[in-house]
Amino acid sequence: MAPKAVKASHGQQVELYREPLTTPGLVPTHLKRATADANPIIEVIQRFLAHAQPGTGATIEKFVALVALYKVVSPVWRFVNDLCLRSFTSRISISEHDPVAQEIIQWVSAEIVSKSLLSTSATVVTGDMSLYGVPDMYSGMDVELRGQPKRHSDDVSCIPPVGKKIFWVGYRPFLFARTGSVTGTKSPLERGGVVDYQGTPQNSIVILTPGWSLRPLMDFIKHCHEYKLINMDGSTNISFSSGKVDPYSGHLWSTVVKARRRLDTIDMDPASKAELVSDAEYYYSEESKKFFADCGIPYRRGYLFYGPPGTGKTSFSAALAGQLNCDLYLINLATGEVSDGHLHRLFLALPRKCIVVIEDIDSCGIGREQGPATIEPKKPRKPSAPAPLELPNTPNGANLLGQPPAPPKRNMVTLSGLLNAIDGNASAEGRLLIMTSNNPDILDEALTRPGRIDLKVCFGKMMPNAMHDIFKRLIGRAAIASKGYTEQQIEEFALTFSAKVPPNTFTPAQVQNFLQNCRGDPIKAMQGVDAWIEETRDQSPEEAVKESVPLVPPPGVAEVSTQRGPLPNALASLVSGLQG
Ligand SMILES: Nc1ncnc2c1ncn2[C@@H]1O[C@H](COP(=O)(O)OP(=O)(O)OP(=O)(O)O)[C@@H](O)[C@H]1O
Repeated sequence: MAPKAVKASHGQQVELYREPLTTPGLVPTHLKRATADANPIIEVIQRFLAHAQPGTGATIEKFVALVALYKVVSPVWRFVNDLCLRSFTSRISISEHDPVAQEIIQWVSAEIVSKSLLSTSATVVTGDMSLYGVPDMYSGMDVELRGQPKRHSDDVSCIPPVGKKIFWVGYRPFLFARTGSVTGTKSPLERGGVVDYQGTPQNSIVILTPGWSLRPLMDFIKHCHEYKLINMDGSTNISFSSGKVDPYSGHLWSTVVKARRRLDTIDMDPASKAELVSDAEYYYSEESKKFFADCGIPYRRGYLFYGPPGTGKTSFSAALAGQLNCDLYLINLATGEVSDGHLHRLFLALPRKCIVVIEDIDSCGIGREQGPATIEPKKPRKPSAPAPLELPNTPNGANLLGQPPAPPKRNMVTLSGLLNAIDGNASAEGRLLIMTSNNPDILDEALTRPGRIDLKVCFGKMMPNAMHDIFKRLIGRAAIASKGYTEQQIEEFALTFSAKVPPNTFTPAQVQNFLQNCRGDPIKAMQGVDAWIEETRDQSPEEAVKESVPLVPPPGVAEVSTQRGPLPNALASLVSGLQG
């Protein structure tokens, strides 16, 4: 039992307690020692076996030996496990913030995590669940997903936690792994290894299945996409970018999922609404795709929505995306933080079918001058009540905290950079581009020429028929449902309201604001409307579009107005333009 001196591989003399390692009669002791000297793992296993024999060693020693064995064997097991997975499975890694990943998370959340009786862990999310693909509430309305219990705004949801989940689809097993960008799982195979374009690791998901073909994985992704279309057809993915990389996802685009804005909640001339929708639907039809391909025309389409602020340009774009079942991408150039390069990358990252909206294109400093310009601070709108966080300026220009006024921002996008991003040779095809503007006359003609802008649409102030509709929507529904009014009564109120409010004077946002404050009470609306008209008419800013010379569309570009006058047949001119 005396300790024996042995020579370690690095030349030091160490003392080892060897006696319990041997099991007499099985293998010569000197052979075992030689093997143990060469491999410490084998030595630990030998020690464990020696301690584990009945009647040898104390219980505590057996326990310590067991822990040591686990410590040694687990990396070996992981290595073997990874080797097997790598050799016999196919896998796909996706950044967690990619729309495809969100669809998979939605499916795993709904079909595996929520339904599993054996799930012992899940990440519970509440509040803004939109980042996880669960639709956020839109305009305060609760969302009902087809085939699922109605969701309420205070519901919580279970999504798969960081870690692994094994499930079956039919007869095929799948392994789903969700990994954090920093912590990650220990297994390199289940670590997504996804990095953003700056090389920073991303949260990611990995899907594995046995076999050497990617086909089952692609079928599974398709299955999740179809599931989303069927079960979550009440939602629209809205991505936005202000020029900076999203700090949460490290992506160029930040995405939220919103309940779909229905077209019938946009009050505008029904004919121009139908015309726009039909134009967009035709653009995405197979017939139109074939036409573009046959004629060698780049498959792109552009609209310019112009009109005073608050007339529904952005809202209509969102409703159109919902109608076309595609995602909406919003770019705000007015932040002064989007560079030419960034804009180009944003366009390259777009999916094939989507609507891209460049908001307030006139205010981003790209005027008729060909190049970057200093952005003049936007003309402040006259709000009906002062915004609580805005600090008024003192006569010397400093605000009430004594801070000097912010210098005007230097716009980083040049006109050529913008043109290159939207229809340069490297620019992606398939998107529907919508530019919105409060003052279209200052836009460079190069930006609005046919081919870049195919349809110009004026979003005007409210006309009586739109006033009638918005009254029924914002007051009528609630009054009938909870205050016992009849359809007939509401119709009369709506007609009176639309007759009282002067036409072409107020924007839909202004009327919406007034009616919302009446909280579904038609009497309150009727009593307050005259005072509101007087008060708001005075406050109503002289809108840039009203002052400016009406935009004359260049030849070949159709123009429609959403609120007034007979409409030119924009669709006919579009189709004839395409055909010839
Ligand atoms: N035509 C409309 N029908 C229904 N709601 C409208 C309409 N126009 C505006 N609104 C409401 O007014 C608000 C502002 O609308 P939106 O942001 O779409 O206007 P906009 O024309 O894009 O303004 P801006 O030029 O400032 O971007 C939203 O709450 C929207 O619901």
